[in-house]
Amino acid sequence: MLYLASKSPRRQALLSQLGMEFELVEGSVVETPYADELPEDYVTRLARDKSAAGQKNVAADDIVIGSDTIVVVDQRILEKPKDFDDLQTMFARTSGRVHQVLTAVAVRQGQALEQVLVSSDVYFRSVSALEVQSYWQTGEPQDKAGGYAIQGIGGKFVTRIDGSYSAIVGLPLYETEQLLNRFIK
Ligand SMILES: Cc1cn([C@H]2C[C@H](O)[C@@H](COP(=O)(O)OP(=O)(O)OP(=O)(O)O)O2)c(=O)[nH]c1=O
Repeated sequence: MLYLASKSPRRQALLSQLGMEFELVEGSVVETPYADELPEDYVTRLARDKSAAGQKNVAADDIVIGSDTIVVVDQRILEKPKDFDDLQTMFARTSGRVHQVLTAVAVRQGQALEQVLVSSDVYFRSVSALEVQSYWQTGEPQDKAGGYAIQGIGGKFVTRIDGSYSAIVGLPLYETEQLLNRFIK
């Protein structure tokens, strides 16, 4: 059986797009970077940890997917905004500039582990303080890395992407199918 260790409705919808049957499993982890941990190391560690946490709740031969998404700008990791001030600080960094969205996927079955990291460049137009305020009030930024959703209202800030749209939303479809093909024969 295939399991997705995620509470994200976006990841569930994306995995459904691959046409595979799966179930959800609890796989929560503490999301805090170590001191001096590189963003790419952090995001892949969290994906690995989520799949490992999920593995504890399934049978030994089940396949478990874990995934994590972060936004990186100026070497800083932007996760979900804690409050409105935090969102303002994030947009001060991303408005009118390019940032990276990193999504890691880890797949485990027993002792086997395969993982992939996808990096995409996302370009933002300038976003005014007033727009950040009304965007916060929509409720959309609260549970999104970097405080925006490209697939939602936040899409209007995006002038261009270089990379994987599905990875930005939370699960890279092409890379995830490739990973799963190594397990599902
Ligand atoms: C940049 C961006 C992020 N996001 C989402 C993807 C992720 O769900 C979320 C980042 O949080 P994550 O910590 O990666 O995941 P999560 O807490 O939502 O879910 P899980 O249970 O799997 O840990 O931000 C968008 O939906 N759209 C976007 O444009």
